[in-house]
Amino acid sequence: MTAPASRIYCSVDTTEIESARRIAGQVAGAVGGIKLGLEFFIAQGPAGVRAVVGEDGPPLFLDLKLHDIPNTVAGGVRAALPLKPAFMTIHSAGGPAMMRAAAETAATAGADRPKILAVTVLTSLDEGDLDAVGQSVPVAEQVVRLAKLAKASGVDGVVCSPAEVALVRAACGPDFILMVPGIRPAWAATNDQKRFMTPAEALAAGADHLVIGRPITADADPAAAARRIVAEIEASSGGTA
Ligand SMILES: O=C(O)c1cc(=O)[nH]c(=O)n1[C@@H]1O[C@H](COP(=O)(O)O)[C@@H](O)[C@H]1O
Repeated sequence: MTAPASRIYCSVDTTEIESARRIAGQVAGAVGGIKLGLEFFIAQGPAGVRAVVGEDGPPLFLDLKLHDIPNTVAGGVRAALPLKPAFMTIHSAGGPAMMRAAAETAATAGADRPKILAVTVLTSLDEGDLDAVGQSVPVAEQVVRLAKLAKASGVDGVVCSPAEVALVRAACGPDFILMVPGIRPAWAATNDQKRFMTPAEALAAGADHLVIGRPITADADPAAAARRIVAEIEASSGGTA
């Protein structure tokens, strides 16, 4: 698998096991891992996750965006450990104690532990949305603030939009994992994403991983769409991404 392909997590946002298995099979080898989130997990639970990624399946990003009191989030992380996800999400807005509880609980899994990523500001939000919820600060400022708090709280990285990657990288250093959704090839519809860039732009800005869903999964041929995205990344970076 090429370097760019291994950086991509394909978000498989469906409620159906067969649909998820089909997409996971189609993109196997063309992406580095699979993201399963709220829609799938609420419908199918841990058994559904096992049915899609199994014991020897692709790396799993279990995206539940846990946001509760520390004890409850610790319990949520603990309950997910048997699935051996490579990554899990929590919401940085849950505060430092919650983030630390998630990181410390993940650490109990030892070598198989999931890396905990804190969601900063959802890529579906812009300045006006933040203002509407009483956070009247520039988006980038809020993202960097939350990323620094997440790092200080012991989590492994953050989820942020491509627009903030360079700022977060500068603030949090080279080893802090940046998992970046809001990825749209020039030919893809933007849907509900408000802060987005192309895959190549996101990687050039310093993203470690790209989260890509509908540009791949809504295509008639998801594998071909994934390969097209990888080809575009390689073409723009001379294949070194
Ligand atoms: O945590 C996430 O993965 C996430 C955070 C965020 O700010 N924005 C965001 O889109 N995501 C997820 O990334 C995926 C993006 O899907 P597409 O818009 O179809 O590429 C979805 O599964 C979202 O849940």
